[in-house]
Amino acid sequence: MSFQRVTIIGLGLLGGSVGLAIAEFLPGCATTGYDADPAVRRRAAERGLVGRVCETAAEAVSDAELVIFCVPVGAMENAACEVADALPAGVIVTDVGSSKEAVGEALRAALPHATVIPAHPVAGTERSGPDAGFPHLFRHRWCILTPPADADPEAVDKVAAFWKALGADVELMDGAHHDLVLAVTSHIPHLIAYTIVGTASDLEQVTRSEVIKYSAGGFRDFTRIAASDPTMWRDVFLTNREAVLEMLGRFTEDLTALQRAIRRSDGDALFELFTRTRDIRRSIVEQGQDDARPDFGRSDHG
Ligand SMILES: NC(=O)c1ccc[n+]([C@@H]2O[C@H](COP(=O)([O-])OP(=O)(O)OC[C@H]3O[C@@H](n4cnc5c(N)ncnc54)[C@H](O)[C@@H]3O)[C@@H](O)[C@H]2O)c1
Ligand SMILES: O=C(O)C(=O)C[C@]1(C(=O)O)C=C[C@@H](O)C=C1
Repeated sequence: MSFQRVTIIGLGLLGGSVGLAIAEFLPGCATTGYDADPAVRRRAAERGLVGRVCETAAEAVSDAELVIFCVPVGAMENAACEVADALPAGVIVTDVGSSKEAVGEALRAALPHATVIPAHPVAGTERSGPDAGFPHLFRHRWCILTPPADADPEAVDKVAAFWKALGADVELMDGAHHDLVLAVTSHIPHLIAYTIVGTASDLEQVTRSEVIKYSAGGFRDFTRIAASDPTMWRDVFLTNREAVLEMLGRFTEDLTALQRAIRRSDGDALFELFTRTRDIRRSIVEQGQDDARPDFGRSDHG
């Protein structure tokens, strides 16, 4: 049932982690890989992120059963066009992109004869590149599949089984719904982090050294997120524009309400909100969806 030959296009954090996870959890599966950057290809070969690093994308996919695109969402279409003439018949194509409607459309347009099952493992870190990947990235994390309504159910099952084998919990969702949910749970939090870190560094009365010196608690957490890859996040906001703007409208209203509560010294309003948000954090921790990143002190990572 599971795939024997998988090709990974893009060998950075996500592609490298998929390759290492396959080697660990699906040892019978042969992997090939390609990255547009020759330095990444070299490093991927040194780290053994895939069994064979190829010099062209076409060579990498030539006998694949599953092709996974692990490139920035704005690069999905070009990466797919590069392999369009080389894909074997019957191949299943998937991806790991953080926005799903635009990526699904781009892959289906570029590869009209392939079976495309878009996916988003909701797992990552602020790091990028071929040194960032580790095999346990997907363990106990959600992987959301957004197959089109007319998708082949057998292909959906195979892609779901693949992600489960890498340790993920799989959920199916409509692409538009995915984009709305992730706008609020992932995309806007990143936008807020980029904003607060930018605002702090722009403040004239807070010198750069003070920002660094006193960044102990909350601000330090924001700087981690704000260190995330600029290309990746530029592309996420450009491809999930409508959902982000919709959720940003709601967020702005809530922020204005908080601003009013502070101005009016409305302690009850502040206390009620902070109690509610603490409960949300506690339920996340109880469900075991807490952090699995390497630098969070857990021992179950590579
Ligand atoms: N970083 C995260 O936390 C995270 C989590 C889940 C999903 N994602 C998604 O995963 C994808 C990859 O992100 P990442 O964090 O691994 O980025 P990354 O920068 O670590 O790796 C991306 C790689 O793609 C390569 N690339 C770019 N264009 C290419 C092309 N046309 N052909 C071949 N290779 C190409 C780059 O050279 C780079 O090595 C993105 O779509 C992102 O939205 C990221
Ligand atoms: O943990 C982090 O550093 C992440 O930003 C990972 C994160 C997220 O927002 O949760 C970022 C983007 C993805 O598409 C999925 C996961």
